[in-house]
Amino acid sequence: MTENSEIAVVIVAAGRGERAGSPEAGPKQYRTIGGEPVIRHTIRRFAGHPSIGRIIVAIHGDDIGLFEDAAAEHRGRVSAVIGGASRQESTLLALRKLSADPPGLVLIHDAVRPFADGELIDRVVRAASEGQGALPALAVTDTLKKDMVEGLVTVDRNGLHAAQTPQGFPFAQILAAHEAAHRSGRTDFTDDASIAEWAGLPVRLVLGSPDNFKLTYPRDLAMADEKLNRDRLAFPDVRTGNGYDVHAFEPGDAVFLCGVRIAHDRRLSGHSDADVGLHALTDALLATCGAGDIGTHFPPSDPQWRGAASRIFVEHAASIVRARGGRIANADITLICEAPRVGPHRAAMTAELSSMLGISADRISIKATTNERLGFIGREEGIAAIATASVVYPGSLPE
Ligand SMILES: Nc1ccn([C@@H]2O[C@H](COP(=O)(O)OP(=O)(O)OP(=O)(O)O)[C@@H](O)[C@H]2O)c(=O)n1
Ligand SMILES: C[C@](O)(CO)[C@H](O)COP(=O)(O)O
Repeated sequence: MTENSEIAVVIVAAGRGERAGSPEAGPKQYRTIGGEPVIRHTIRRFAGHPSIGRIIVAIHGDDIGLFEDAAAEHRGRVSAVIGGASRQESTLLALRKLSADPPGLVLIHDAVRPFADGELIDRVVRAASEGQGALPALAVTDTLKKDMVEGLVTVDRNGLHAAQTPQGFPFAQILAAHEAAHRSGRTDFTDDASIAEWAGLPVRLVLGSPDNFKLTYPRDLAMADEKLNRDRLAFPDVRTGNGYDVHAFEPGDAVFLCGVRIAHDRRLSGHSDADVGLHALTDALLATCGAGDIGTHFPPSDPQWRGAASRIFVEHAASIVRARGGRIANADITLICEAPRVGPHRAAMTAELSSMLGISADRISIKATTNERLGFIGREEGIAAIATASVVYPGSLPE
């Protein structure tokens, strides 16, 4: 591995997808499969992989809005660069952008291959880490015929492979190879391994995956859609998390509950705004993907969270869930207090949560109960909250 151990990813997405037909439906990388844009599935495969750092996507200048919408859940992690007239040029422009802060390795991937799995990515990373190019490929299984003027000629398929992506390379070497190809006016390379070969860089084959097919023709898009819907409908991976939190009262004039400021004769004590409902919900969301708890991400010892609006914590937990491909199905919070009364603020709280989580109001429930004057809550020494969140993750439930 080179000095910088970051593994960055370039996703090329600036093509027009002419072979996919139906131009009125827009470029194929933004069409919907399994209910979401192709490129969102592709980005998730890398954003959810523990070894991957920055992700840069080469997009077409006409697609900025489509891209921002498709990549919204990874804002901050994924950036875009305007691509060029060919796949080769789009890749070079993205590599140049990365070169301002060069990673050690780069994986270069087609936006229209949404099924690259973690093991495939690992194989490519392992081979590229040894200082060479890594090309995932599958041995050709059909008999090959070349249509010549003089008739058909059978081509020996022995040793022939169909190339896939992601292709992995030491960053400095593939950038230099691309720049050299550009300088010599070569614009005909259809993948990066062929540029590496042309530049004399060694490239090693690693096993590709039959699932990692490229969406080229309308039939490929239909097959990808069917595959995702089949997996989703068979055994959806629905997970539930719970969270509990308590904050004590101290002198003050208002409390924050579920994102709403409520005038009161005291306030809740805490490092942040002490919004007990949002803290319980943050833990519930993190619990659905084993991502620790609120203290893991926002240590109370860190001064930057003093007085912070707890909305930040919920939005962060929701972004972790989404980065792992999760879709929040519902959130349910119970506030346990003798006062203030929650009922008059329920609609405002629901609206706040709907905006924080990006889900509709009918997927949010906010309930309140007193503690029948029993215990610390009954003595009005503090407020407790219990939250439950359900999240549907991609794929099906493991057997
Ligand atoms: N100027 C280009 C052309 C292609 N690509 C990307 O390269 C990948 C593989 O190319 P391909 O399947 O050939 O896509 P298109 O060029 O869009 O398709 P077509 O050749 O059918 O027009 C795609 O993710 C595509 O968006 C790119 O970034 N910039
Ligand atoms: C890079 C690639 O996916 C390897 O199979 C492929 O060459 C790109 O698609 P294109 O149809 O050749 O542009």
